[in-house]
Amino acid sequence: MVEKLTAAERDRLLPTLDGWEADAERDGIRKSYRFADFTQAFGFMARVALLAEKADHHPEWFNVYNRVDILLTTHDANGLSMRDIDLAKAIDS
Ligand SMILES: C[C@H](O)[C@H](O)[C@H]1CNC2=NC(N)=NC(=O)C2=N1
Repeated sequence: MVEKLTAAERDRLLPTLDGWEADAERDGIRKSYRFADFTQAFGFMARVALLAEKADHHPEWFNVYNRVDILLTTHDANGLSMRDIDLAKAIDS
């Protein structure tokens, strides 16, 4: 069973992420990306989709044209877990 991160774990882990912000309402982390055009944005989404499938952990996201907004939260834990941290780092690697 995946567990929500403790406050201490969040304090330690969130600063290691690049540009991800805590979302208190959903108890997750979110980040917005902007690309040169839709093709670049969709290529990014395709890469993230493969990472998500490999991790069996999937984003909640919104795309319009060159913008992709991602929210990561763990449904099985009803909040932020290590799976979200790991996927965020994989997306930005
Ligand atoms: C059975 C369960 O749906 C799977 O283990 C995965 C699928 N992808 C998932 N993605 C996210 N964001 N949270 C989950 O709890 C989750 N669970």
